[in-house]
Amino acid sequence: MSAALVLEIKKHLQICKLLRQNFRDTKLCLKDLVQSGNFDSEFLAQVGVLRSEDLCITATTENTPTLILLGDYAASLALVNAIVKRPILPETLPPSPIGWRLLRISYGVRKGYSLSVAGNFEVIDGALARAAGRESVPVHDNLLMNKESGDTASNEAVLEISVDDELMVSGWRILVVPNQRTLTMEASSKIFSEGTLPVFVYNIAGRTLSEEDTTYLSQLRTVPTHVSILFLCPDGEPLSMGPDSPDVIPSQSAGEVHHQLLQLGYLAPPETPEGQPRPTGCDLVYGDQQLPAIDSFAKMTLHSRLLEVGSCLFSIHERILKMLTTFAFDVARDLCITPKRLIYVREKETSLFEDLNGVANMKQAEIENIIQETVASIKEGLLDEVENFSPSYSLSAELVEGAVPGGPQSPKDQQLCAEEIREVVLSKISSAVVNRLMSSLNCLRETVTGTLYRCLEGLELTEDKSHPSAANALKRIFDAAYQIQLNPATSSSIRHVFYERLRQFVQSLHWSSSTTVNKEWKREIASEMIRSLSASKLAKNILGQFKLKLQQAHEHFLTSVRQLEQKHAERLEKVEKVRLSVRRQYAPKMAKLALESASTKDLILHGQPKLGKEIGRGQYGVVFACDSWAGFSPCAIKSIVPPDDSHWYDLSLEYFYTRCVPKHPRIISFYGSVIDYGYNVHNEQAAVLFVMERMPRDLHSALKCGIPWITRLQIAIDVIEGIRFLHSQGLVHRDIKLKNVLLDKTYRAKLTDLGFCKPQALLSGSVVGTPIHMAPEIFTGQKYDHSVDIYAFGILLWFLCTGSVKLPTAFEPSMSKDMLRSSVRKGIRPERLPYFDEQCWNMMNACWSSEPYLRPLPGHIEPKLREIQHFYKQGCQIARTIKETEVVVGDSGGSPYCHLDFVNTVTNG
Ligand SMILES: Nc1ncnc2c1ncn2[C@@H]1O[C@H](COP(=O)(O)OP(=O)(O)OP(=O)(O)O)[C@@H](O)[C@H]1O
Repeated sequence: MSAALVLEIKKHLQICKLLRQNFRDTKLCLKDLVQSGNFDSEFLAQVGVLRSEDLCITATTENTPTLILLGDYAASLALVNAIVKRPILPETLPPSPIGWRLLRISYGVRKGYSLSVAGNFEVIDGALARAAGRESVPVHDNLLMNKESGDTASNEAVLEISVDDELMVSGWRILVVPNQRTLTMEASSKIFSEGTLPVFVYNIAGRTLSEEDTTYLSQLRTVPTHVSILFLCPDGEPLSMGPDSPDVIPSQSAGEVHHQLLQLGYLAPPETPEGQPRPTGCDLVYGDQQLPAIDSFAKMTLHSRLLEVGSCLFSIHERILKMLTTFAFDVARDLCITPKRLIYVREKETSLFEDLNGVANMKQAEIENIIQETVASIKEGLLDEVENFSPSYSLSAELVEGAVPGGPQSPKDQQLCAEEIREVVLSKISSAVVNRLMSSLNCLRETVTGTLYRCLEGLELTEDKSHPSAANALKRIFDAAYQIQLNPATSSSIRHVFYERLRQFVQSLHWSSSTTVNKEWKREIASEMIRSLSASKLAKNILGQFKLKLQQAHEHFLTSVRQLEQKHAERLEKVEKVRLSVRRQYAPKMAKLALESASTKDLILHGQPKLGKEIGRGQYGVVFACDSWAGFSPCAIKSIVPPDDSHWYDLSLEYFYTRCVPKHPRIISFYGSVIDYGYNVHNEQAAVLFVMERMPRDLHSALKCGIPWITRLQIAIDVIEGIRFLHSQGLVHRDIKLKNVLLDKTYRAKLTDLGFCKPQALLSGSVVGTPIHMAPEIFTGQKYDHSVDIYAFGILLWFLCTGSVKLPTAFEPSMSKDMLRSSVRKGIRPERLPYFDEQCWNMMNACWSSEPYLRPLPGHIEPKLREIQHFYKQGCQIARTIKETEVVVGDSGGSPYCHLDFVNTVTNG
């Protein structure tokens, strides 16, 4: 085994340790999340580690990397000798009719042999004692099974060989697995999967695969572990001998092994048909270069397994963090929207209540009309109906004493009949009137209550489903007050009004014994009834009742809203606590684990970046040049040493979002990160190296050297474009300043240092940023939002307009941070300089407004700046033309200073 592979294995074991620890911490964090009881089962189901992920991670991190030598037993023994660079095993073997033993070679402080049965070391053969003194293991005593002896324990025992060679690293071992005649595939696959991270090498004796090989290999493909194998065929011959030996004519068996492996599905055809999976990871090596081939194959296999684990871990962290962020966003939205919804519900109901009261107060005449019109329109039809109406009981003169059939009915019968006619008239008129009233109020109901219902539904959605919903109760009251009371089917109030009127009428009638109840009589009674209905009295009565109901419903509504507010207040208090736990505990912890897993992944893929010369220094880290890393060149590396857990958490969370920000031309590209655990071994301090795109200069240093005005305007546009993009991603930069704007060769700007970048939902009100660019609300510890970036942009625009890095007069360099904060809070801002563009001045004033909501949105600023830039570009064009004309003509015909001033202003500022 080469020293390079030893190093590689040591590195593998170190990385495995990190990944193992990371996975344990991840599971602990998830356990905490579950035990907190704050998250529902749906959320927990989505953040949990999948079984496939668990298997993928543990199979690599918990198992020992093992070189498994399969195929020709003698060739495997020879390979072991070559690897440990000592003849510890015999290389020539007699033909074995019984079978060979499984060998396990690992590192030991002393060289030795032992036979073990089912994992227990147990010397079961006296020959071992003799063997220990020898250089190589005797064949007959130890390698050969002795089935005839019938001693199964002895036959199934594994020969353990420990080698005290520095090339055999501890934590790495070699297994020599005999063929199927000795060991069944089931037993073999158990060996491959139990505690091993296998690197398979298959020795092929001769020029082609034997029948035994083919059977073994086709069975091996069914083993569930994903098998990538290095095939060694020292005597085989490739089909093409290569350009070095053009004269050699290939033999008949040339390329045969390749063909056989292709057939078995181990090697990929040169062109795999579309859609078919390509067998990966297998390789075939001819000739005697077995050891270098094993070295690079082992390296590649271990590498890809580690990468798989790193990616798997990162995807777990990413998934959980995204879920936590979404959760925080939802909660933040809930906290913001619910009180507004409740206010809206109150306001809307009040306005509906007032509108309906207005209807009751002012629309008496209209309702009177409605009643009159309705009654007039149905009158004839109703009278016809009443004419043919048959009372429910039999109207017979015989029932009355002294009555004549077909003659007059008794007064009692007449009264009963009149009462039934009253019912008919009542139901027809009331339903017609109610229908008309309904349609006149419906319009109001639709416009006002539609939104109100939706809002109530929203409030109901956020309610605890296990309790009776207050929103539902509200809806019911609402229905009762404004809808159902006017419904003809249940319109008891209106029916009651009519009923009363008609009852009085029926009572006022005098019954005569000479009256006959016939069509004319019924019609007469009904039309008298209709005539007796006074529209104005009815309208007044209806409206009076309506107002009473309305008032009751309104009061009921207000009581319910108060209850709903109380419930929501309690719920939101709880929700806010959970949000705090997400922001302070779960999200930072998970972000740190994500930073570790992503950095480990980057380390496996691209190695440790090489720090070049220092190119800058900030409050939190040092920036170094780096020639190239991960195929990117040139790079800049920001090295940060977080002093404690809290800094680690902040850094990790913020860089997680940086990593997730999609590429954008106005944002510095982030290439990856690596954690340097060896940064300060004594203090156990690690440095986090963030690798990013390198730019020639920052805006601060460029302004010192002078930048033309048009270019400065372009920089302002670029910066606001970058801010606009970050805000569109739900992120707030929080540290917009000259040094965080980097310029490329053509002075196009990109935002860097997203170190403070956070999703708005996770903002805590922490005081971060650079004092002069910090909005007043940041100092006061209030909750702030994306508009702090606009404030900072306003200050940056001031510098861009001055064209220098000189501080505003109001903020002298000698000023303490506290003085500066107090001045900013008092509303003191940078001064206007005489040459400032009017529109730019207005814009910066709007940006640094003390009231966050008054600051313009980036989407408004960007087009405005483009307009200003267009204006100056045009001016510049004209000025240039004038200047050229002057040069040609020699006389401007006016004041030359005017032109010169303009040209200087527009071109240099
Ligand atoms: N990607 C980069 N390419 C070129 N130079 C860079 C890059 N990133 C940073 N620098 C330089 O390194 C300096 C320090 O950067 P850094 O981000 O550490 O600090 P800062 O932004 O100046 O201050 P702080 O981080 O304390 O707010 C910058 O001013 C800039 O000149």
